[in-house]
Amino acid sequence: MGILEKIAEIEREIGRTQKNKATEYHLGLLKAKLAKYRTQLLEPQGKKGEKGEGFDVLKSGDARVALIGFPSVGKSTLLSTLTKTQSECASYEFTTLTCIPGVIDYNGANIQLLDLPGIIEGAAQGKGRGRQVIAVARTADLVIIMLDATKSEVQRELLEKELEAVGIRLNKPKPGIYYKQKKAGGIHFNSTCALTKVDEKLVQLILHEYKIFNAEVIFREDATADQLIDTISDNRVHLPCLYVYNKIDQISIEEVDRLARQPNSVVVSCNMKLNLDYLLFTMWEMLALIRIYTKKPGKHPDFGDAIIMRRGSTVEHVCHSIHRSIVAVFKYALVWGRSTKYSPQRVGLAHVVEDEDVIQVVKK
Ligand SMILES: Nc1nc2c(ncn2[C@@H]2O[C@H](COP(=O)(O)OP(=O)(O)OP(=O)(O)O)[C@@H](O)[C@H]2O)c(=O)[nH]1
Ligand SMILES: [K+]
Ligand SMILES: [Mg+2]
Repeated sequence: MGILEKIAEIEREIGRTQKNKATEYHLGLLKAKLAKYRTQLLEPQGKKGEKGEGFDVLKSGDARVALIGFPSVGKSTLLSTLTKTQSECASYEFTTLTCIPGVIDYNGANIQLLDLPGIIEGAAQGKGRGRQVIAVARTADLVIIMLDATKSEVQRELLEKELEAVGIRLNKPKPGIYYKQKKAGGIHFNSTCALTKVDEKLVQLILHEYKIFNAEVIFREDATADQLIDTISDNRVHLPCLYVYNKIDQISIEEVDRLARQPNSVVVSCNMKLNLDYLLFTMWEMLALIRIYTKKPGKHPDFGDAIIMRRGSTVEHVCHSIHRSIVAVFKYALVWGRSTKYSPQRVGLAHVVEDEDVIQVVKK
């Protein structure tokens, strides 16, 4: 039996047991056992336990958002407020021990929101359930760093450092470096702009350090050595990150105003349901999702059922998500909306669609 099952069993037994003088001892023992198992779960695990019990949640819906934060900042309260799923919320730390998925229904999209255990300093080294939490964060399309508005700003830096340490880059574009490993031919280095932070020698040294002796490298921006290392390391992920300051019901209006003005930040109160609409709107924007409506000839567009796509998607992408056989019989499409000059406009497969476009596919 896994630790999680043991915990669940003890919790059930505690629930079943009447509280009175006669059961005092029994209950005390159960609680001690519970605490022991919870501590075990939070202890660093060896290579074997890396995956982590209770973290293997299937990806589903149109996008995935992971909630990262210190214990008791209100992650579970947010999940329980925005989705139909109830995740246990309490004033003690490490209430949540596994990954709890919920679904946000917004603009016709299903956004998977993942509630996770709180992480602490040293998470990257495996403190608490840090490793497992971070592994889940890597699979997300958007990371929400949730912060307690009543606590110091240091929390934010600590969390950023933990994620940075395991190769997660937040709100940073991928470096403009082309890199391709080759079988032979040595190192070919080139740049399309003046370089002030590295030179060919340093690039060679770094590549050799990584035991790379044959490769093509082109700097398209005045990048740093760190950015080169990011490019050649395969464990780097670049993710958008939204900072959510919770519990604003506890701080002054001046402080709320200051926090709200920071980049990529939203202030909320989960308990008082303040500003949650704006949080959803910002989430949607940062996920870069768009809605496309389809239309049959001579019929009204089907506004009840949007196709959810990423910003930058083309008519070809839209066709694929309608049905994979469509592209083969595609003649042209008629598009109404923001992406076209005229409404409707005849477009080809490469046309880039925009939010709320209506599309009618004309077949051969
Ligand atoms: N004042 C205030 N308290 C809040 C708010 N949101 C959550 N809380 C309280 O903060 C405490 C922790 O909430 P949780 O949702 O359990 O926090 P968590 O981040 O999931 O905690 P762990 O699972 O232990 O990491 C609870 O006592 C909540 O009632 C809020 O907007 N304002
Ligand atoms: K808690
Ligand atoms: Mg929780």
